[in-house]
Formats: sequence, C-alpha cells, structure tokens
Amino acid sequence: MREDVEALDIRDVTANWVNAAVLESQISERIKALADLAHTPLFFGRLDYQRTTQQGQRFYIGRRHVHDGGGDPMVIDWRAPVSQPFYRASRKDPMGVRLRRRFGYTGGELTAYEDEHLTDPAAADLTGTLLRAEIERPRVGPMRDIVATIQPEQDEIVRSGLTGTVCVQGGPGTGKTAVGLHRVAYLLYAHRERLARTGTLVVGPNRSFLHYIEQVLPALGELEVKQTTVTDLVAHVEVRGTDEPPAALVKGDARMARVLRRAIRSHVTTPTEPVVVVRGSRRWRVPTYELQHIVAELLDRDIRYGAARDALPQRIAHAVLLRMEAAGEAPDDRVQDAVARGAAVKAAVKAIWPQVDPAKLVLRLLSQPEFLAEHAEGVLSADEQRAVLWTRPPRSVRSARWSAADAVLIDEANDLVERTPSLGHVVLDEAQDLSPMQYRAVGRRCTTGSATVLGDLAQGTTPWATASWSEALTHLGKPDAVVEELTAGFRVPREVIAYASRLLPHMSPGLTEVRSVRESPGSLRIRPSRGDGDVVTACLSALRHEGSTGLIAADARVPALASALTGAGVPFLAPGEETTRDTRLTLVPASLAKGLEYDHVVLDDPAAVVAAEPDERTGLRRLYVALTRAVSGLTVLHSSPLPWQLGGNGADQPRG
Ligand SMILES: Nc1ncnc2c1ncn2[C@@H]1O[C@H](COP(=O)(O)OP(=O)(O)OP(=O)(O)O)[C@@H](O)[C@H]1O
Repeated sequence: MREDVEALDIRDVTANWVNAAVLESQISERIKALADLAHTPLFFGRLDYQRTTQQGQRFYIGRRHVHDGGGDPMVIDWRAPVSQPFYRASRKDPMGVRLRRRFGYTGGELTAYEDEHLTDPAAADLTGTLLRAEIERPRVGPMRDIVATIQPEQDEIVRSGLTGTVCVQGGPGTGKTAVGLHRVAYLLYAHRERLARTGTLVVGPNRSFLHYIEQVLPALGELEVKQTTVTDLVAHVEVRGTDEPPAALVKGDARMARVLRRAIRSHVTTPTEPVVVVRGSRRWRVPTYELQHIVAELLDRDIRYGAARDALPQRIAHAVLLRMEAAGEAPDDRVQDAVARGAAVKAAVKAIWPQVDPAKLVLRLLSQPEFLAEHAEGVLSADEQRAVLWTRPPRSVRSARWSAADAVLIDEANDLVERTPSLGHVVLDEAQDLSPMQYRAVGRRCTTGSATVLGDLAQGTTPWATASWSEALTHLGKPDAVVEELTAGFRVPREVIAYASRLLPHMSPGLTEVRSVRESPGSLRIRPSRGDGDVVTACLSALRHEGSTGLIAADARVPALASALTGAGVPFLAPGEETTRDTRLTLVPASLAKGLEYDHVVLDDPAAVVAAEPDERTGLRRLYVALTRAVSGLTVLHSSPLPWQLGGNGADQPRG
C-alpha cells in the first residue's frame, strides 16, 4: 500500500501548483501514516462469522485497514462496524460470530493465540491470559494503545456517538485515559470529514503527562490531534505568578464569570447627545432617544460585546438612511457603509461602546478595590474581594505577575468580547482537578461540539477539586452529559489496590472501590527504612526486574533522593523523559505522579507525602494517587510511622 502511494504520479492530474502542493502534502501524510512500526503487528484478532451472517466470512482485525494487490481487504480496521463483535460479542450475545481469536505477540513476533467458541455452549469461559500478558508486558517508552484488548464496558464508551458528551468516573488504572484516546481515534474514523474541519483536542494536566500519552494516537494512525494543558490553552499572557489558595479559590469560582460580565458591560454608556451626520449640503440627525433605544436593544440581545460594537455603527447609519429615504432620497447600501465609517458615527461609537482589552480589564479588577466592588457587589463577599486583590498592583499588563487562574479570567473576558471558536470534540483528562472557571474555558472550546470528560473524584488534589460530576458538567456547559462508571482495574494488582483503598473512607467516602482484574501475590511490600541508602537499595532491587521503575516521593524529598541516587551511580530520569532500555528509573515528585504508571514503584515515606499538602484530605488523596501507580510491584518504605488511615499498627499488613 505504501509503495502504491509512493508511486503515485500527480504531474498530469493537478491544474496548478497550489493543488499540486496540497496533494503532495496529503500524499506525504498518507505515507507517514502507512509507516511500518517494528513492534506493532498488522493484526491482533480474527473473527469467524456464522454461516448465516456475513456469509460465514473470516476477518482479521488490526490497527488499520490493509488491502492486497487486488484491493481486497486483508485486515479490517478495529473501528469498522464489522470489527465491533471483537470487543462486544459474548456467549450470551455472539453477534453472529462463531469464533473469536486473539493473537499474542512478543516484540513483533506472533507467540500465542486464544480462541473463544462463542456458539458452543460447552466451551469454558476464558480467563483472559492474553489480556493479563498485555497489561504485564514490561513498559519502556511512552504509553501504548490497548486496541487488542479493549473490554466491553470500555468499548461502549469508545464507540459512543459524536453528538453526546460522555463523562467517565473511574478509579485508578481503570483505563480512563486509554478509553479517551481510543474514543478520539474512533470518532476520527467514523466522522473523519466533519472532525477534519472542526478539529479535535486532548487536554491533560501537565506537559509530562502529555508527553507520556502523546504516542498513542500516532500509533493508531492519527497524527492530527492536538494535545495541550488547560494552562497552555488559555495562555494569553505569560504566567509567572502563583496564588495563595484563598485567592485561587475565588478566582476559580464560577461567580467570577458574572463579575467579569458586569465589568465588561459597564463600559457601555447611555448616549446623551444626538449624532449629526453631514453629507454634502445636508445634515442628518439621529436623536438621543433613538440612540438609547439602539443601545438598549443591543444590550438586551445576548451577543458578544465585540459583535455588538461592530453592529452599532451600522445601526446608527441605518437610522440615518431611513431619514434620507423619508426626505425623498434613494440611498443604497454603499451610502449606509460610508455613513457607518464616517467620523461622526465613529466618534459616537467610541464614546458609547469603547473597545475593551480583556487583559487590562482583569488587571483593573484585581488592582482597583472600587472597580471590583462595583461589579462584585452582591456576588463576592468583602473578604472574597480582598482575597483576589493584588497587594501591590502592577503597572501594566506586561509587568504583571499573572497566575494560572488569572489567565483563565482573561480567557473568560476574551470570550465575552469575542466568541471563542469551538472544536468538534474535546477530551478532558484528569478533569477532577479543574476549577469551575477552567471548566468554562474548556467548555467554550466545544460549545458546538462534544466532549469526553475523564476523571476520578477520589484523585482530586486541588483546593477546588470537583465534588460532583453534575456540577462540573454544568460548568462545562454540558449538563445533559451521560456519566458512566468504570470499575474494573487493569493497572494495579488486587493486593495493592486493596491496600490503597483503605484510604477511601477517609477522603472520598461513598466512591466504589476498584475491582482489579489481576491477582499478583507478593506485589506489595511494606518496610521501615533507615535512610536514603535503603531507598536506593529498593530501587536497585526493583530494577532487577524488566520494565520501568518509578521512585515516588514527597516533592521536598526529591533533591535528597536525587543526590543519593547520583552518589550511588544510579542514573534516573524526570517524569516526561522517556525511559529507555538503559535508563529505566524515574524519580517522580508526588505532585506529578497523577496519570503516570511504572511496572515497579518504590514509594518513599507515605507520611511525608500526606504532610506536604495543606490539609489531610488532600494529603490522603495525594498518597492514594502515589499508591496506585504500580503495575507489577509496589514497595513502600517508611522512615516515619505510616498514616493511621492505612491501618498503621501493621497487624494485617504484608511485609517483606
Ligand atoms: N482493556 C485494556 N487492555 C489492556 N490494558 C489496559 C486496558 N485498559 C486499561 N489498560 C491499561 O491499564 C493501565 C491504566 O490505564 P489508564 O492510564 O488509561 O487508566 P486511568 O483510569 O486513566 O488511570 P488514572 O486514574 O491513574 O489516571 C494502562 O497501562 C492501560 O494501558
């Protein structure tokens, strides 16, 4: 197929060089998409349909469509409707399929297969050996796709329609990120043209996380999806400052949107004098009351400040035009345009509906107590107003030390002035950490599109972390979204998730415990530590296994551990740096662990992880995240007593 594309000769088919250049770039994209990936086999499954359906045909299922020299399909794209039974068919509902075969690979080499006879009542249920092997396959490099083993409950989310927004609540390692990325790939397949026009976007918590997931979509042949953080999404100003939690809480509150709306609209002043337009020897006068009427009408219509400002000159000019007609003249559209652009109308518009610079507006709100009070009256309390005001107001937009929350406010103000363009689909990962104002920022980027919202309420670690999905979805502008729950855990073995789940009643009561699909005796070890030397030893022993190792520690412990590792001659990476066969250890500050995973994890001093957070609940949640990053083994080393919520007396704890 690649050779066919490479051999295409477009010299005679294009009319001009623009067409030729466009076509050439499309061809080169196609060649890129058809590149061979050494460790990615062309197919991973086979479906044999019953004689009655699909004429008893046999299909091979793979990451992309492959045809033979004659154009006949050899491998069917996993997203095609014929492939769906590969993920959904069961003995209860075989969906016309007689046999489902899964192929197992090691490196690029076919090493196993697993058959399910879906119409044979005597056949035993499969335990999913290949699924287990796939999950436990040692990790090097970035996150990989799961197309070969997507589970039925995941597949329902992956294939849900483009028009609806889906919110997925799921505990650690239930496959939320994987599902979100595969949903994008599916939607791009099913609605290619529409999404090519409108665009798709994946929003993640930080750059190291994005770096970790960035290869999944390209491996599925999708090269066009943009990936960003919320902070980068709203980067109208350079973010150099941080907020104290009380300020950040108020700035992230949805009530700020009301304050901003009022502040922007306050720039409109009621006209107090008529507009007089001179044309040739005649003067045309639009009286004050009529101008007031035009302004009131524009304010009533809920259009953007900037759009109304653009409409105002034409409205005034139209009033002039009507007067000309009444006087027996026959002006056309060009006259109306000329009047609208004339000095008299321009001056009036400038006075009535001045331009607003969103960043300057936010600067003023955060610097001038009276201006803030005027627009926050009845919305924010006096204390809340005090919390957001700068103690030393900056001179200008450029010199201000804007915080991430400020940038979101500017984004909101921007949107009040000029509508933010909407994309076709947005995937929002680790959504539980967003503030209401951040939800609004993401929401306005999919007003005419849909979204996939992924998160875990138990992993919320910001002061404004989401308490309920219905609230969050309302802020996002998608109150009718369906909330689905994933409860099967793929990443973390049963022993480890059971240990971590002891924290749940103390930090997120009422949430369902993850049910791990894998038992892995001996995967959890808990030991006291006598110093950093013990931590290094634990890392070295984890590194004796294949795959990646993560050393997770309270942020403040990272420098000491870094020098202990360096002193012992153990090379290590920072999160977001790709593991290689030679360097497989990553030193992870607890604050960056979210969303990441390692085959083996060494967790340094849980009590320090909890103590580093401003309150106990956040501390326990941070610890819960850290405890749930391991695929094959977790070693907990504690130099101080374990938090009591983990059952700290040790009576029923595994040791080793
Ligand atoms: N059906 C599946 N087949 C194979 N592996 C899977 C499957 N579902 C999930 N996984 C694997 O489980 C691990 C966890 O998945 P993922 O990171 O998507 O979970 P998550 O719910 O986003 O976790 P967290 O809440 O910790 O961010 C990944 O290695 C992923 O590839």
